[in-house]
Amino acid sequence: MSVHPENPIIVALDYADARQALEFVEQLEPGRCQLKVGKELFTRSGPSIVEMLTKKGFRVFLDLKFHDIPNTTAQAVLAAADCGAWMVNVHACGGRPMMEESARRLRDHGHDTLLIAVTVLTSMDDIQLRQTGINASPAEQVMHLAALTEQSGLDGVVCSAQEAVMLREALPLDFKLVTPGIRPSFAEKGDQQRIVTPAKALLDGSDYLVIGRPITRAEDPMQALVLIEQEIATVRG
Ligand SMILES: O=C(O)c1cc(=O)[nH]c(=O)n1[C@@H]1O[C@H](COP(=O)(O)O)[C@@H](O)[C@H]1O
Repeated sequence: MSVHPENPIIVALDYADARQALEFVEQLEPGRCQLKVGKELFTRSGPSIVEMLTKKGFRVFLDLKFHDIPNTTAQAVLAAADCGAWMVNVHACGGRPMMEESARRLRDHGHDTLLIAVTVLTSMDDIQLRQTGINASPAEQVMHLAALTEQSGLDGVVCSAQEAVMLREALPLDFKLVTPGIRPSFAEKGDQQRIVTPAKALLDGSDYLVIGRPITRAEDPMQALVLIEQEIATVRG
């Protein structure tokens, strides 16, 4: 089922090892979604998992959320792009020089890999943010970091879809909004705080929906994906 020429779903392959991840991927076609390889799977299986998924025709978001001094981060971003990742990310709170240097390094090496920055993690609420010494609300902090990300020349941000309307109004249309914390009505909230349904996230301006446990931990993951595709089709036509 193809829901859109540019399918918005990114399935988070938060599996413990490559075997489990590949078992799941065997049931998919690249036209249905992008795949996200995160810290656990990457740390256990290494860059070969990105290469394997890319060879199968999937676009891979390598979600390692780099946050370090500019040179170290830029080299890590370059290494991620060299693995064949379609999208990679850094933490926006690493600062403007770190983001600018990472974007420049990709350009200088001829990569068209999308580089995006995490603003405020979707698992955080006002209280958790204050505990880290930031007195702004999550929405204010997301706005601030998204503007910094755009000024640094990156392609977009990771944020909650709760912030999508605000960011869409303030930032260029081609600035990508990648939104985790997606929870269809049938799924549990888990450790996520700033959650939104798939349909609302798209209506509010998200470009990509990152969805993990509502699919991967469902009793029938393929059925969960179909339900999400059907919900998306109602707003995308
Ligand atoms: O960068 C991310 O992908 C990310 C950023 C963020 O703020 N929140 C967030 O949940 N994520 C990732 O998105 C996925 C969400 O998974 P579920 O909560 O299981 O749907 C996980 O793999 C997280 O690592």
